[in-house]
Amino acid sequence: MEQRYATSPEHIPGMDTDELRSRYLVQGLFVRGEVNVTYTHHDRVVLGGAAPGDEPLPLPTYPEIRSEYFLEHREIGIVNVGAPATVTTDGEVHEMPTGACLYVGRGVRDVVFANAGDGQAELYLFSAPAHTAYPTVLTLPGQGTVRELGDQLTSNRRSLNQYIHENGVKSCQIVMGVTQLHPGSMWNTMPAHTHDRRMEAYLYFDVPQDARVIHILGRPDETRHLVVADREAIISPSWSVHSGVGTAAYSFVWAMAGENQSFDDMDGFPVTEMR
Ligand SMILES: O=C(O)C(=O)C[C@H](O)C(=O)CO
Ligand SMILES: [Zn+2]
Repeated sequence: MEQRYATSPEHIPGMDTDELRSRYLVQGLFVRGEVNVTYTHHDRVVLGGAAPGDEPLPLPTYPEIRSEYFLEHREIGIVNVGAPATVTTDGEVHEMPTGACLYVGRGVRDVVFANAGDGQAELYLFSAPAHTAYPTVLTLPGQGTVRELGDQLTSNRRSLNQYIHENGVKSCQIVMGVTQLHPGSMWNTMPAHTHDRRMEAYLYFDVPQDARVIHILGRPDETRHLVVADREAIISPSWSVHSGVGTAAYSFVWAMAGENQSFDDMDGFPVTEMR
């Protein structure tokens, strides 16, 4: 498990491209036959990917979390961005087509990932500390709460699907969903915002191989950018904006944890005030 310690806005002006990438960009999540996770000390979130091979792939525990099994003190949200999968939780099999989201609560001992067919499943993982156990719930693509956002005229028309949230699947901390850009729209989360009460992570996917997303981070008046490829994730501290523009349409899994689960608790910034 890779450890990434927390940073503050004062660190941003002194960072060059390599340091920005090493602190906020997470690459190589999906390696066949492996679970790869990163521990960010921003709200103690663990994020990563599981890409089962020919054999079922268990979610291991790690010395860094001092737990007998991964979910002893944690909860996890899982979104399948690859081919159909199964996720088995304490012997119960959940069929996960592409785009499905599974919430697994604290206290589940065994989580096992497998391919459901010939294709390569790619399960994005986002885990936070949990104080109690909520039931494991599968949400199929299209079954979440959908919000239509933006406008084709400003190149930011997108469908935001809320899966784990205060009016949907219950969790201790995690708020999670998927946003899909409509064809011809390139901008996500514009106008941009921060939420000092929660960190957030994005996993960009369905980014064409010859395209990139220019992801904007930092305080709104002192921004920097990361050039992000398909199936790469970004860590957005609570004080940072998180917005991006693609060179083609794309989708992303967003997930948050922290002080509250109120999706609309955001501090928006007009683009005219950003620097
Ligand atoms: O398209 C969007 O806008 C988003 O998906 C925004 C994220 O969900 C977010 O930043 C929530 O705080
Ligand atoms: Zn946000």
